[in-house]
Amino acid sequence: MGNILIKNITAVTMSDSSGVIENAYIVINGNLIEYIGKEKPETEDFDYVIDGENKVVMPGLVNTHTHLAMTLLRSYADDMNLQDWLFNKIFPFEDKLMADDILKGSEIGVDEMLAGGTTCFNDMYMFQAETGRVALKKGIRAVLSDCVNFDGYDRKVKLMETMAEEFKNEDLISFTFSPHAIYTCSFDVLKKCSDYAKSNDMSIHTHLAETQTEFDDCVKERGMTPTEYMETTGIFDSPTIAAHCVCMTDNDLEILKKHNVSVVHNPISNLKLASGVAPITKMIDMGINVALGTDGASSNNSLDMFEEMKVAAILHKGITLDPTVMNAWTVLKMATVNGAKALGFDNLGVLKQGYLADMIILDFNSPHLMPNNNTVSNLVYAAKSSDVEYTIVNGKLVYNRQTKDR
Ligand SMILES: CSC[C@H]1O[C@@H](n2cnc3c(O)ncnc32)[C@H](O)[C@@H]1O
Ligand SMILES: [Zn+2]
Repeated sequence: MGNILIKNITAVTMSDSSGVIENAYIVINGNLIEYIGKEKPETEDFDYVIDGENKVVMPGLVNTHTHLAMTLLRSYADDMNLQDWLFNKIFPFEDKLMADDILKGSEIGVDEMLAGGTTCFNDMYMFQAETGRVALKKGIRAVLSDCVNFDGYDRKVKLMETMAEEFKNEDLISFTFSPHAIYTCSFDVLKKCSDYAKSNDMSIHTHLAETQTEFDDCVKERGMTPTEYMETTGIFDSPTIAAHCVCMTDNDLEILKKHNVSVVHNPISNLKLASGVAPITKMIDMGINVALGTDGASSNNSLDMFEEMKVAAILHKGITLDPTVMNAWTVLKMATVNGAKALGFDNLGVLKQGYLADMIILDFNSPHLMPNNNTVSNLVYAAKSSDVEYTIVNGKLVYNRQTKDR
């Protein structure tokens, strides 16, 4: 598909300057947005034309922390806390997974994400080349990392290097380096990961301060909080994406801010595992970049970013007893442009001329979206992932609800 015209649509651009444009036209040429605005193009000679009446277009959702192939473990272990869930159910199951399993789990995950409006995901799992191949086949943008835990450092470095070679010419695939967490990696391994990321100019993707147990154990063993300890490893000297950050002191938040760490909020996983609620409103007030993720489909139990947005928006109002926090625009930014920024993209997450053409079109002609008094509000509080009608990634139509093409 060379070029696409979207006409007469409500465009939620996520740009602070243009916000929402009614009756907008968007021209996609190749993998980029060539035009967005109110001017009607002179020609309709496009490979594909989408009539935007009763529809809304917005940037594709960025799921900034997931373990994609954990779709295989959906409904396998519920109603448990993180340590019990991870060490007694998940790790033993994962020890038996083979490359072909990851391929199947990734196919399920990518299908679920594209149908639900996610156009980019940041993954941390195993046999990631399989996930990369699925991502390419189905046309979704993927940031991959073959996660390091226990004593797997040397093997994971080799896998990452082989994978980097395989995908070196692919626009859709990029990488981070992933030490799993402070309780599965020794200080030496964390230090090696930090050195590797620095010398290879890579970002780090890790879990941090997810539970009170992790926090208390760390303070007891090392006299430091997980965030203070992570800082001593040098990890934060590389651009870092830290998932969870539930148990944070004020000093921990200062450390994240000082090192420009991006935090990924995973409210549903944190609630389901009874881990707690991350101090996201404090982080936002401090200017920390906060993105949104689902975590894996075993702790969530879905990869639905619309559900995640709504929970994020209402959870913090309930916790702080302040209805003004986490308004719809803030949450939508977390799910789009903040995720793009965390992943190092400076041309993604906003509908803007010259930016990558990753966007989704929702059908607003449904009772649960009527009346549409406020489009941004409806997207966060009322829309469902099943309202996604088209998903476009890198200028290609990769999901069409009518035909279920993907
Ligand atoms: C070795 S690949 C990544 C590793 O992370 C595990 N995982 C999934 N969800 C969580 C979570 O919420 N906290 C910590 N670790 C998690 C996954 O099962 C893989 O083993
Ligand atoms: Zn996780």
